[in-house]
Amino acid sequence: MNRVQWSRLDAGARAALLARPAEMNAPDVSEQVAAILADVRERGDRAVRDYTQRFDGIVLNEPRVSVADMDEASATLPAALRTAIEEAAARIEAFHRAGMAADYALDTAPGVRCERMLRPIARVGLYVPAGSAPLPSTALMLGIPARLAGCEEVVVCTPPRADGRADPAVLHAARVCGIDRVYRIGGVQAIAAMARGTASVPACDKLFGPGNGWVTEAKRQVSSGAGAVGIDMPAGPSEVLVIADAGANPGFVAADLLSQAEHGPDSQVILLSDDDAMLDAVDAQVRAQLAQLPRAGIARQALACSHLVRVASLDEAFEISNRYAPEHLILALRDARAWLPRVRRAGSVFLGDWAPEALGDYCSGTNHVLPTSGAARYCSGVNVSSFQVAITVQEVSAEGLAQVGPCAAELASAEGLEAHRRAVTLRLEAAA
Ligand SMILES: NC(=O)c1ccc[n+]([C@@H]2O[C@H](COP(=O)([O-])OP(=O)(O)OC[C@H]3O[C@@H](n4cnc5c(N)ncnc54)[C@H](O)[C@@H]3O)[C@@H](O)[C@H]2O)c1
Ligand SMILES: N[C@H](CO)Cc1c[nH]c[nH+]1
Ligand SMILES: [Zn+2]
Repeated sequence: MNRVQWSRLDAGARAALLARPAEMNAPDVSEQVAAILADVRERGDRAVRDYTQRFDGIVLNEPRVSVADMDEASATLPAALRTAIEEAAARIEAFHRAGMAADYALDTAPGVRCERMLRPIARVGLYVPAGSAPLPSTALMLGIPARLAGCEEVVVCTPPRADGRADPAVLHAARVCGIDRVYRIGGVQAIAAMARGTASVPACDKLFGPGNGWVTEAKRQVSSGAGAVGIDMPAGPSEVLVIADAGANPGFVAADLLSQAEHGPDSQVILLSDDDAMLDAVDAQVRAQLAQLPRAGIARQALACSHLVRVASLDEAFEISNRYAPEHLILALRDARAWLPRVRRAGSVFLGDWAPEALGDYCSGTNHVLPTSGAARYCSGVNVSSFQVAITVQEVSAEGLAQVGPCAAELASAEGLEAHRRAVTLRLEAAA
């Protein structure tokens, strides 16, 4: 990892340090993604098959996973894994249920009733990554809030394994969420199919889920222009920023950094500390622990664009973190809760030495589909509201119109919109 002292960096070097690896490759990816999206729009399932063969090395005959295959996946999954999926599902459901928004109504003036009613998005497409590792936990993180929201139709796409099948744990997790429409399609071609529809895959109203740089760019592109669909957020390559003080446990901190570095070569991990000895100790621990990881090669690539940063103070660390807006923020601090009010931008926060980010990834109950690339500045992680639309309603009596109509008429005149004004004044006259 690169070791730097923040106070010695000029503005350009600071910006470069906080840039995401994926941002640097964006121009190439964007053209390639646009070409695949256009091809799937044009040739539908045939293009999906071609790209599956090219990028996943699989000849895809029937993309949809059969009920028999789903049954078999559940039946053959090791019991301990089945139990862990179900245990995680229960906690994720409890947390998300508690945070559900409700309908509400308010009289804003006598005779003027305003309401908000929530409705599920009818058909949603969930992307469950499986390029370098299948992520059944992601199926839970998306499928559970979709079910709580009441979405009528839920479609899942996930890349096929080397044997052409979908990962059985992903299938079981989908089933736990009540989902039976799963396709063995990954990457840009999956996003294209769910956004526009093909003969096999229904077109969805909104797409959800994390993915690598190609998937994230594909979601960005299908969310604008003609025929656009909704997307949850940019949820690209994983990131973690750790703020550690002199009392932190360097072994724990190193393990947390590596846990995100092992996701992919374009993951990014950053440690900020006001203590040189802590930075030295974490650096040594990263090297030692790296050697024990099966995915050391991937983690090493991620570490090449990751940083150990000496800050002058913890205040400075929070300034940097709020500027970076990390997907995950770990506060390895004494009395971490006391520092929480300083956090203004982050996807999910982990307080103290006993809350590894991996718990949030799997089973503390919070969602792990979170904004990356600084998107935590303006959006939140997936929750039940992500799967709903809020419709407002107003009911007005003649008395209510008399109360608020003059206000509307005045504003309409100021805007020079005479038809608006008359729509109000005609009624005021009729009611008088
Ligand atoms: N932000 C979040 O909330 C969050 C959560 C979980 C995972 N993640 C991230 O999701 C990502 C998962 O990535 P992954 O690669 O393991 O799986 P993935 O499913 O996102 O991508 C695999 C697909 O990429 C496509 N692909 C591979 N090489 C390509 C190429 N050269 N051109 C075009 N398409 C290509 C293939 O079709 C393949 O099926 C990781 O970066 C991880 O950090 C993020
Ligand atoms: N850390 C990922 C979110 O960035 C989520 C995940 C799934 N499995 C393991 N981790
Ligand atoms: Zn993770």
